[in-house]
Amino acid sequence: MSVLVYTESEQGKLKKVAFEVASYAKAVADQLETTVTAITINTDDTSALENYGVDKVLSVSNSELNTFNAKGYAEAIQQAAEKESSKVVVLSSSANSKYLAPLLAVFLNAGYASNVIAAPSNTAPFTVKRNAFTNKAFEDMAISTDVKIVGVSSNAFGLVETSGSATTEAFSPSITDLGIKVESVDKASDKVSIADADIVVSGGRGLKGPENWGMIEELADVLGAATACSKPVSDLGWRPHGEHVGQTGKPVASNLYIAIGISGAIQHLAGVNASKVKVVINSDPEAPFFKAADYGVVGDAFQVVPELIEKLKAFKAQQ
Ligand SMILES: Cc1cc2nc3c(=O)[nH]c(=O)nc-3n(C[C@H](O)[C@H](O)[C@H](O)COP(=O)(O)OP(=O)(O)OC[C@H]3O[C@@H](n4cnc5c(N)ncnc54)[C@H](O)[C@@H]3O)c2cc1C
Repeated sequence: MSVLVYTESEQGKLKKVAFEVASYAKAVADQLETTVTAITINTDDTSALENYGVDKVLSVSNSELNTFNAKGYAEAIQQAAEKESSKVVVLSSSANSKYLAPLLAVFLNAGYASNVIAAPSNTAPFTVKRNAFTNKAFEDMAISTDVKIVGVSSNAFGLVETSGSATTEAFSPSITDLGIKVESVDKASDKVSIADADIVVSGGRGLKGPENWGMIEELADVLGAATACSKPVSDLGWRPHGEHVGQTGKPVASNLYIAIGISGAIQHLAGVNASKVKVVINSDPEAPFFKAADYGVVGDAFQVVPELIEKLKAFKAQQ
């Protein structure tokens, strides 16, 4: 009856979000007075999970699952849920989950809530708060199926450390290949990925051209941030499509989102609104983004950003 949590990894290492979903699963398990079992796929690096409430790790090692494959991953998680008799399965609301979670819901005959931002307010009926309408509203959603799947938004619940110990068990689910494959095409470099980033520095058409992205990269470097851009910027080929954020691009739910030379069109805001703190740098005081911003700087990016980099470097040097 333990709560099952799927802890995502990349290139053999657990992602930060893995510890966040484990923390969430622990909160659910406490409410249901049960334990937490994590399933990991192709990573040996699982020891830290016990610090986030995991009691047992089911460790899958299978070369067919080296690249993300929605059906194969769903089968592995389904079999783990059945083995543990889990009534609640927790995963992150990541880009891969868009493919994985609906399949898993079919396999487990389960109800699925995505973009969940808080621990259940009630367990009977099982009720969670989630972002709705591309982050413009919150709703409480009750899941009435026997098995429930909860997709947790990144940076919404946070990391909750506990002291504990976990046992690890090798787990070998049988994976059938029906030819449905969704492969992750992210990661071309060692840069911080948008999905995992605490801080995202994003540039828009106000930066005039690709030759001016040096200062965006430098600011991101100083802050340990990921870089992102508006849709026209990637459409124009100034930046790779993988950096396009918004309604039709990647969703961003970082702790800090810095928008530079971006007007704040509704389609852009739809994808970045879930970020906790939004800072806007724009030369036009009437730019719509200022209405959604927590902090705003009205000014020329070519003046403001280099000054900001200088101040941050000086601040870091004092630490
Ligand atoms: C169906 C659909 C889906 C879409 N999906 C997305 C999406 O997912 N993501 C997305 O981003 N867009 C999306 N768009 C496009 C969106 O509507 C906007 O056109 C786009 O976000 C505008 O990009 P921008 O803010 O970079 O450019 P602009 O609208 O051209 O704004 C540039 C901003 O830079 C400022 N600026 C200019 N010079 C400076 C300077 N020197 N210093 C500081 N600021 C300066 C200007 O004041 C202006 O506010 C979508 C549109 C449609 C119709």
